This record gives sequence, C-alpha cells and structure tokens, in this order.
Amino acid sequence: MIRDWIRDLPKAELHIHIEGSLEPELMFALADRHQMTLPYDSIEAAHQAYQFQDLQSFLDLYYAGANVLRTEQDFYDLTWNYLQRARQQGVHHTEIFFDPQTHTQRGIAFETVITGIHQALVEGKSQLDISSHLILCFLRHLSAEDAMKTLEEALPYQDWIVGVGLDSSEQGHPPSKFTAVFDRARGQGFLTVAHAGEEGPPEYIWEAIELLKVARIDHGVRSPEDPKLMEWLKEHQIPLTVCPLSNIELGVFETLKQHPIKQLLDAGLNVSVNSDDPAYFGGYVQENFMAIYEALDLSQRDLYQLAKNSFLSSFLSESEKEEAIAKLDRFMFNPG
Ligand SMILES: Nc1ncnc2[nH]cnc12
Ligand SMILES: [Zn+2]
Repeated sequence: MIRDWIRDLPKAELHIHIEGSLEPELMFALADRHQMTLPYDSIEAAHQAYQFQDLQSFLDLYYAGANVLRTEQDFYDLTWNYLQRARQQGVHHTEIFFDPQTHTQRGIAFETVITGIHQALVEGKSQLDISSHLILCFLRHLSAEDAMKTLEEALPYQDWIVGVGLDSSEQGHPPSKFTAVFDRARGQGFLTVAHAGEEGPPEYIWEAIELLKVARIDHGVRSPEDPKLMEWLKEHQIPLTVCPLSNIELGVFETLKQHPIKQLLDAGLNVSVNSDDPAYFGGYVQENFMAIYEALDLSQRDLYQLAKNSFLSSFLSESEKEEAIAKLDRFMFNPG
C-alpha cells in the first residue's frame, strides 16, 4: 500500500508551527484545565469552524486557539502530542517553529513557553528517537521593535534555538521591515528563514534572500511567477519548505491539481513537503505526501527526492545528514 510506504518513508519536517498542531481535543482538555470557555460547543464544532478564505481568516482562529496555552505543562503536552504523531508518520527529524509573541502578548513568560517545548523535544529524542531543532518566529504584523525585544528575550535560551523566522500576515509586511532584527540575529549566530511568497509576491522572496539572508524560504510557491527567481533558486539550491494542504485550505491555489510542487521539483528546485498547521489543515506530513501523490501523479522516485530534500535542507550537521540519507537510501533501494 502506497499509504504505508509513504508513512514509513524516512523524512524530516521543516515547516510546522507548534501552535498549529493544537488539536481540538487538546484545546478542550486545556480549556478544562484552566476553566476557560471556548467559542466552540464541541470538538466537532471546532473542526467545522476550520473553513478559511485566506491566510488572515485562519490566523484569527489560530491566535484565538492559542489562548488555552498557559503553563509549561501545556506547552509540553502540545509539543509531545505533535512528536508522537510525527514519529508515527516516519518523521526522523523535525524543525519546529514557535511564536513567542502570541504568548508574551497575553502575559505568558517567554521562559514558560520555551521550557515546556524544549523539555518535550529532549524527551522526543530519548523516547521516540526524533531529533529536532527549534526556530523562533517573529510575528510580522507586529512592529520591528517588538521583534527586537523578543530577540533580546531569547538570548539567554540561545542554546535551545537554532534560528529565527518570520510568519503571520504576509501582505503589507515585507521582509525589509525586519532587516535590522535579522542582522542582529545573524550576528548572534542564529540561522535565518522566512515565510515568503505564500500570499505575498515574488519580490518578498527576493527581499528575504537579499536582506534577511535566509537559508530557506517557507512556502515560496509564488516563485513560478518570476523566471529569474526560479533560475536563482535552482542555481543556489535555496530550499522551499512547501505545505500543499495549507495552500489549498488558505485558497492560495484552488485545487491540488493546480499546485506547483511538481513543477518546482521537475525544475530542479530543492522543495520538501511539510504540514504547516496540521490541526487546522486536515493533515500531518503523511497526508500531505499522500494528497500530492494522488493529485499530481508523482512517482515513488519523486517522493524519495522530496524526502531526500527534507534532510538536505535541514539544519542537521553534514554527518547527521549523511546518516539520515543513508537510512532513506536503504529504505528506498534495499528494503527488507
Ligand atoms: N501558513 C502560515 N503563514 C504565515 N504565518 C503562519 N503562522 C502559522 N501558520 C502560518
Ligand atoms: Zn507556516
């Protein structure tokens, strides 16, 4: 069964917002824990409310959902649930985004957020054999000053954070707004990534590359609108962390048949498959692979290349990448 083969295919996940893995079941459990009322009558009603017109209509529910996350234990439970799901789907390595401002703005301490997440990641390694890195995302609808303040708060925890990223409402908040923060982050030794070309134009992808000096672009699915950019991404093998189900749920493309991931792959770009906000978009990484396999007539060789790209574009060391790809190659070429 191809579904099982996809599940077992060794892979890395590089674009997952931990707050976007908050399943309604856990949302209700945490609301109970803190005696909070939710805007949904039931788990089923929450699922039914997850119908989005665009990125902003999703972000409104995503930030509201995150209100139930209050204690270190909550952040631990959230992360642990994700790691278990990921492990069941053949994820050997994951690079997780977290949005500290979503929580510090409501009075939750940075320390509470990061300690709960970090503790789960440590246990993910020892108990589930999943390696991980953590990436701090700045909310681009907030000011550059707020992002700088958040970076300062993160410095005492730098050993736990591999890099910084940029997410939230893209249109009207170009990467150039955050040049100074990203300069400071790189100066401190953080790697950099940014969401670009999800809803925003190819110019935002150029800005992320030229001004923020990103090691990867998150989404980047509007690249085909700019042939020069396509050439550049191919030549420099700048990875795009693509999230197919997210793009459909947020109306970036009408149907999966129109999704450019195969076009990007065939053009020689370094693209990988990721879940973005799996609790909201109807699937984790396996479901994302399965959906594009069915809609775009991908071969098993294509799926292998996508999995290989996920390790190649990760922030693992060169020797860790070699080891992961050797495992993938054994799965692909010498099964059994
Ligand atoms: N797909 C997405 N784009 C921008 N910001 C996000 N935050 C969580 N998911 C996001
Ligand atoms: Zn994202």
